[in-house]
Amino acid sequence: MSLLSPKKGAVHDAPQLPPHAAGPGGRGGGHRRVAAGLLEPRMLLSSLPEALRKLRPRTMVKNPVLFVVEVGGVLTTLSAVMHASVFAWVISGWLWLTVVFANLAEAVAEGRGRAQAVSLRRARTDTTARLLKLWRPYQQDFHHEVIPASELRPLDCVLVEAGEIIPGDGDVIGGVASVDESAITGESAPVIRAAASDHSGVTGGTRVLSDRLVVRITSRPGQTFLDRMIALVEGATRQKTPNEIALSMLLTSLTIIFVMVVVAIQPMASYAGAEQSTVVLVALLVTLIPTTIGALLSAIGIAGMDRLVQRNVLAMSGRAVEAAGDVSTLLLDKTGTITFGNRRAAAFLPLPGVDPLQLAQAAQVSSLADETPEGRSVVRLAKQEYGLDLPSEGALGQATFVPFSAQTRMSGVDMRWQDGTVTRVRKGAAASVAGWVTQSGGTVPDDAARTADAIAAAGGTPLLVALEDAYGIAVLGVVHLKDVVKPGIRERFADLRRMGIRTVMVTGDNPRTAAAIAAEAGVDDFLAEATPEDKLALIRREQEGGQLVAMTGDGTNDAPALAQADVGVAMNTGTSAAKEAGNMVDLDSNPTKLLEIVEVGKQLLITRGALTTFSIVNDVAKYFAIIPAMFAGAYPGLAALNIMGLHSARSAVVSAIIFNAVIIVALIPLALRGVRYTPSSAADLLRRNLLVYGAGGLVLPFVGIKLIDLTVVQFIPGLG
Ligand SMILES: Nc1ncnc2c1ncn2[C@@H]1O[C@H](COP(=O)(O)OP(=O)(O)OP(=O)(O)O)[C@@H](O)[C@H]1O
Ligand SMILES: [K+]
Ligand SMILES: [Mg+2]
Repeated sequence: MSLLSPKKGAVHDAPQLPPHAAGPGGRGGGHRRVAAGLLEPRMLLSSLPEALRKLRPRTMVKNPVLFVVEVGGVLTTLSAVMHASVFAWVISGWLWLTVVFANLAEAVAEGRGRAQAVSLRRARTDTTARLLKLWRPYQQDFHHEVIPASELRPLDCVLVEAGEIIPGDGDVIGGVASVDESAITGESAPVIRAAASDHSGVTGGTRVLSDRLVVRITSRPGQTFLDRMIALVEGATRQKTPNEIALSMLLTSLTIIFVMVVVAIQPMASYAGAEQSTVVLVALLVTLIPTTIGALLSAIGIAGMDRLVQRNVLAMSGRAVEAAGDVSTLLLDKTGTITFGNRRAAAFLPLPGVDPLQLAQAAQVSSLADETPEGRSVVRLAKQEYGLDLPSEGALGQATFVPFSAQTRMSGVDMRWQDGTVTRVRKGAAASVAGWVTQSGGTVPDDAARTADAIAAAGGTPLLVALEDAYGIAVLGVVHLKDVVKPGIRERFADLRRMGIRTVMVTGDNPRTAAAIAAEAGVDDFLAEATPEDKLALIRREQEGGQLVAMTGDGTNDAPALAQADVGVAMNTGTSAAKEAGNMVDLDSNPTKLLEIVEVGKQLLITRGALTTFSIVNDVAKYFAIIPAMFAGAYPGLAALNIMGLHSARSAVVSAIIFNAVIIVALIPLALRGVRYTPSSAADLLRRNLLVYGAGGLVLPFVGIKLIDLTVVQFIPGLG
């Protein structure tokens, strides 16, 4: 198969890959602004008022498991007031603490986001905007009116000069400038923003450092990126995810069942002559219901979102973070993600009989208006190799530039001369230029195909250069574009494979180059000569097969695919259309970040699973403490169940309730940090977690309750 055969958009199986060198290396963590997962006692203390505020029944009802504990707290307090016993007071005190600890977990998780919001608010200073009355490209006279930034509406055009703050989100439609985005990204290196590129998106609150920009505003007042980001980290817009809802429904059902069990116990107990006090029944209920996971569930979700913020990724919903944990297919761009992306022209290779200078010149003029890295590198190479300067005004006749597009895969120029004749030059993907030549009745020499194939087989990108004028149409030669596979990427794909995730490289490049790079990088599959529509179709196909798909993108033509993907990560440098379409934004605009996002999502799901297991298993030991305590009087045989040898019946109940409360606080750091996580298959993870959190959760309370019984309880009078 030749490169020149216009085969489009088919998924090719990656060639047989040699077994990769396994190893955990190569998973570089992202930079972090704050050390994640640290829980200082100070934070517990400062979150206490919020935890107490959350005791309002209206708030508590949203967490049925803990609401039941609160109702229990009220009942035991009433009982303590009426019957005045130390036992009742101690139990009611610890029940209230249980609820406060649970609220504390959530408050601490929310508090960490709030600190971030404070620093973001600083970026949202009230600024003014220079609203342009009427703006045309290339107009140098900027008539404007100064208005408060808060009055800007979508489609308004504003002028921003060096040193000024960009007054709203938008797309650059005029000028090129360096912008300081540190207020939002925490990254001090300035970035370049330019009109009509995939780096045209600017964010309100960032500062123009050099030159001037004309920005077309896209955001409504109060709904800017910064506003949304603040709401997000503050948790104001947080909604329960479908998984969380399912889990809380399960926890609620369990709670209802146990309430019924405990209500049913009393008649049976009194029949056996072992009638139980309200306090003991409430204590039994609280140990039976899954309080630990009920207390930590929302903190786990908030912390997952937070871990992404630490990595400079903003998830627009908790659902997106969860989806990231369930992703089974990753679509990765070749250029910029798998390779370095500053693909450069490395050589001009003229066909036999073509003057090398003529090829260089043709390549140069066809790239004059081409602002892509590829286009600029062609102009640079022409200067380097042949000393070609930019042509003077008029040397190109009346020139019309044809910009590069992912659809045509070509760029070039049409030059109309005084005598009415036209010279057209095109450079682009081999198949596209070949098509352009044959359409006009020309032929593509075998030499061109051979040269292009050789470049592609080595992982390079061949660009054919062709020229049409009054004398006919001909291919002049090939430009060799070089790009390099990022080191360490192979190991990361191996990690992903271990987790059961399939990686698919998507590229606009030809199948041969794609195959060479795919083999070198170790992806599972690739899609070559892909247009944005092909990408969208691939996502749909994967989803129909039951896969959850994640991708990154920045261009406007990526927007439909970003919207379709289950996890669509838009680059912050990208166009606002892309940012609107995706459900996450990477402030660092690093396409490789997708790999970390998937890891964070996985860790969130694993943490929730591990702590749910722990919580449910954990309650078993408490039955062993409480059931014998309740019935040993009536059925002496039950004393055999008192395997912990607890001090007394009352001490057993109190110890179980204290342990039940304390374990919540003890697990807050784990809920916030996430459980330790190494890339491995789902089955391996399950085995490991069952061992650690299942077996551990079973044994720990026996030890803990015994210790509490031995120490604290003995010193409380009235429990002996
Ligand atoms: N500036 C350009 N001028 C002419 N042709 C180009 C230019 N840039 C790329 N091409 C050709 O068009 C093809 C498609 O480019 P496109 O940018 O759509 O995808 P890509 O950059 O190769 O891959 P990816 O999707 O990973 O970014 C390239 O493989 C190359 O042959
Ligand atoms: K419990
Ligand atoms: Mg590209």
